[in-house]
This record gives sequence, C-alpha cells and structure tokens, in this order.
Amino acid sequence: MASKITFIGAGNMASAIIGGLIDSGAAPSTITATAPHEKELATLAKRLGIHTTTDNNAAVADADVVVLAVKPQIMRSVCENLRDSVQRQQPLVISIAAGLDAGTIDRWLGDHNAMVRCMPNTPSLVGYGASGLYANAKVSDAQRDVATQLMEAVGIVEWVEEEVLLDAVTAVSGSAPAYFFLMFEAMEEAAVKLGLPAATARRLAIQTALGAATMAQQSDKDPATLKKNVMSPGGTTERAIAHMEMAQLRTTIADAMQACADRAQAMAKELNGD
Ligand SMILES: NC(=O)C1=CN([C@@H]2O[C@H](COP(=O)(O)OP(=O)(O)OC[C@H]3O[C@@H](n4cnc5c(N)ncnc54)[C@H](OP(=O)(O)O)[C@@H]3O)[C@@H](O)[C@H]2O)C=CC1
Ligand SMILES: O=C(O)[C@@H]1CCC=N1
Repeated sequence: MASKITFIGAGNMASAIIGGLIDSGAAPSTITATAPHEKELATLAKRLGIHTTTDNNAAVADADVVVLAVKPQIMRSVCENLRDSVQRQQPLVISIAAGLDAGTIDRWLGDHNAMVRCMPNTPSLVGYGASGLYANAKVSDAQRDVATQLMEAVGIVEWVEEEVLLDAVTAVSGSAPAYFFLMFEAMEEAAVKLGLPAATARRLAIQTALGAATMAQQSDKDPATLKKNVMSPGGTTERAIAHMEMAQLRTTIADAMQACADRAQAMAKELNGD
C-alpha cells in the first residue's frame, strides 16, 4: 500500500494493524503513529521502524489515510483538536472506535470527510481478525480498496451497506471472541470435574476449537453437516448435542447477540449526543 497512513492512538488495536501491515509488505516509513507519551511510542518505533510523534496535527499533515484508534470516550476532544488539519489535508478517515457513528465523527472533524467506520475484533492481534466496514458517500472506490487492504492485513473484511448493520457485526464478530473464551472456560471446568488436569483440558478444548474452525473454513459442507458427521447414531456426541438443544442453547445465543446489538445501539445514543 503506497499511501501514507497515520494512526491516532498507538494501543492494542493500532499496533496489531500496523504489525499486520508491515508483515504484509507495507514500508514502515509510510506509517506514523501517535500517542501522548514518548516512552510508549519509542518502544513501538524501535520494534516496527515506523515514525512516531506525540503531535497529532503534525502526523495528519501529510497523511492519505488517518486511522482513529483512541478510546471512544476521548474521541470527541481528539477529533475537535484535529479538525483544521483534517479539513486542510482531506484524508480518508477510518474510525475503529466502538459505538461512534461515522456522521458524529465527521461532524467533530468539520463535516464533508470521506469516512469509513470499522468494527474489528481482538484476534486481529494474531492475524485472525474479522472486521466489518461501512463507508459514507464521500468514500471513493479507490479509498474502499485502501480500507480493505488495511484491515485485510490482520484478518478478513466484510463490507456492510447500512451503518446500522455494524451492530450485527459487533454481535457476531466484534464481541464474539469473548463468547468462545467463555466456552473454553466452561469446557475446562467440566473436564476437570470429569477428572482431567486443568492444563490438559484447556489444551484439548482450544485445539479442538481450532480444528473445528479450520474444518468449517476449509470444507464445502455447512456446519450442520459437519456436526452430523461427528454424531454417530446412538453414540456420545448425539447425547451431548441433545442436551444442548434441550437446554435451549440456540435461544441463549440468539438472546445474547440481541442484547449485544441492543447495547451497541444504546452506547451509540450515549456517545453520539452533542
Ligand atoms: N479491544 C477491542 O476488543 C476492540 C476495540 N475497538 C476499538 O479500538 C479502539 C482502540 O482500542 P484499544 O487499542 O483496545 O485501546 P488502547 O487503550 O490499547 O489504545 C488507545 C491508544 O490511544 C492513545 N491515546 C490516548 N489519548 C490520546 C490522544 N489524545 N492522542 C493520541 N493518542 C491517544 C493511548 O495512549 P496511552 O495508553 O498513553 O493513553 C493508546 O495508545 C477503541 O476505540 C475501541 O472501541 C473496536 C473493536 C474491538
Ligand atoms: O465490548 C465492547 O464494548 C467492545 C466493542 C466490541 C468488543 N469490545
């Protein structure tokens, strides 16, 4: 990617994306990251060879792409401080903040900006991210490609055409790593009750999830068929799955995802007010 990219914020998500970009061939000299403290930046500059600065406005001055990667609660003051530089430079602005509408950030940045809003997830840290992206009407096809390349550096990308669908993305991928971690916790606890050492149980559960995910990704069969293939008639898996269905696991998952999407809506109301 030849564009000059500036990351406002240099925390977990920004450093994951920058690491992925460099691994996929981006020149470190085209990347700048900002944060309030020199010390954190110096570590990042040393590790990745990128430019760093504590001056957000200086970092935006020659950027083609500006990625907003600060916490939602401080986004307004960060954006208002950047307004003049962004209006002068007119970069593609990509926000990865949860809960903040593209329109709100655009307004804080002085309006009429090409804005992409992205909902990533934490497996981006290890290159297995899943991101949902939404673009406003100012974003060109070339800028869409840039945003796709940026997030594909740390995983897969799915575009949505209506911003409200990012709430569904939050429910199915943004928040979802935690659902699987809960499953690992529960399986480990149950396996310990069945007599296995905790460490053995954890390794087996995690490897099984990795295997199941890889199979589901590589197979041309749907998940229902793959599930059926594990279930010998009258066997052990059939008994376990019957128990999960009887306990309404599907309803629990649907209700949890609805609660997640509802919370995303409520957060948007809290965060997007004047
Ligand atoms: N974690 C997750 O699962 C997900 C996170 N997100 C979003 O990603 C964004 C970043 O999250 P994450 O990386 O986890 O957070 P971090 O706290 O790890 O990173 C935030 C970064 O912003 C820096 N910062 C603080 N104030 C400023 C400022 N005024 N100017 C420039 N930089 C500043 C922080 O520096 P310092 O540490 O010195 O304060 C830090 O480097 C959030 O908006 C979050 O909603 C989205 C989806 C999933
Ligand atoms: O829990 C949260 O609010 C954030 C957004 C998606 C993942 N973490």
